Amino acid sequence: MQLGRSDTDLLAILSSEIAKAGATRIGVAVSGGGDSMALLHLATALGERFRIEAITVDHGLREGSTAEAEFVQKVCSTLNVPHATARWTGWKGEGNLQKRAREARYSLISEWAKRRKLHVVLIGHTQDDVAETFLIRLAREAGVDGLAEMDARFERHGVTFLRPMLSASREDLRQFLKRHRRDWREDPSNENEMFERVRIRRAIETFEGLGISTESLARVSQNMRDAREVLEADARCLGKALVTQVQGDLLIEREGFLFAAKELRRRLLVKALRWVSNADYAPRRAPVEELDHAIQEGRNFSLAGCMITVTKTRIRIAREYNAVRDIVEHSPSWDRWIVDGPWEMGMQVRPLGEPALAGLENWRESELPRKSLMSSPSVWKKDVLIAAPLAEPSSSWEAGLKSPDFLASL
Ligand SMILES: Nc1ncnc2c1ncn2[C@@H]1O[C@H](COP(=O)(O)OP(=O)(O)OP(=O)(O)O)[C@@H](O)[C@H]1O
Repeated sequence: MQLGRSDTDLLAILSSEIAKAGATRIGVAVSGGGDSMALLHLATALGERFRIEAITVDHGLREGSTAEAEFVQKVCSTLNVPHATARWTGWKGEGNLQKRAREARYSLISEWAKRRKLHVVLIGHTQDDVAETFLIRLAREAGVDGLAEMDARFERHGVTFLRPMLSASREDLRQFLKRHRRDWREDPSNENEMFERVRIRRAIETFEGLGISTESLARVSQNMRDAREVLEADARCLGKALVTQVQGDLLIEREGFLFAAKELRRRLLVKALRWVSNADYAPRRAPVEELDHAIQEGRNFSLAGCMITVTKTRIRIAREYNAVRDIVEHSPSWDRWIVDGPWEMGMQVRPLGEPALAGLENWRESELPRKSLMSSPSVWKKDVLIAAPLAEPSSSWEAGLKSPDFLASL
């Protein structure tokens, strides 16, 4: 492939993003659409120092998806790029189809990347995707974080994904393919106005007269990313200054908390709630704001599987008994804990609960209050309590947190 001037620009963008990641074994996620096909061809032009492999996920959800995967495979074989097709068969007809398909796609791509020992996986999002996502988030009344999507680099399932083409437009990539007479497959859903993204794409074209363009929306999104960086750094500092960890509970010094700015308080609460409940996702904004209100007024609150107890001087965030009462595991890993001791077949880990706690002699010597101990792990054999490591330390059983240090996790 003979590269021209604007090709060199595109290649320079790609090279610089890959250099930042220091990667040489590179995976490309290729749907067969214009963006990812252009990315594939550009990646193969990077030079011999780089080993390129490609994957296509066949979701099997619409007619033609298998033909698209075969198309990508054929192109890859002419480029001498090893290609894999991963099939998704997990759709059970429940929940949000697009969300499930995306999650499955990342999971299949990550498994492949680990198996093939790839350093990074490239995906083909462009400036247009940034602008569309910005408007979609605007319609959802997002805050700084929502408007700051998309990151040029992120980790998923232990794999690094790069979006190297965020500063190029969809049209730049289509033109690149046309110049080199390279083919791609147009996804028919890109024209289907049932999808919000398609309606937003059409709307952006009508904004030009107002001075709002793909480029300007993408720039505002970058401003939001810069703002997010500062807010995150400040929230980390606030956490380090105000939070003490006692086993699995977090104590926040209340006076300092009340003096902090509203957005920093919200960020600190989200971090604390996610750590205590071991959650992948942040709770929604409105209930966190209600919690903030409760803290100002000195009221206790319950949110996201956590119990928040407020006194004059401090805020305790602990796991809520009701959120774990039905969790029974037949292995040492329970909720956010791992128990360690002479494990035998037939043993179970459950929350300690009220009656068992009342039967213990020395629980008052623990540094944790009764309610926190109720939701702590305990080991049982049939109905016999073997160990309650947090409520009654023993020499043979311990309980360690899966994410042991809150301050280090900030
Ligand atoms: N089925 C798939 N198999 C492999 N990679 C995919 C698949 N679907 C999406 N991707 C990757 O994720 C990127 C973004 O996907 P998204 O669905 O947002 O856009 P798209 O319309 O599929 O992009 P494209 O124009 O490349 O088709 C794609 O550019 C591609 O790198």
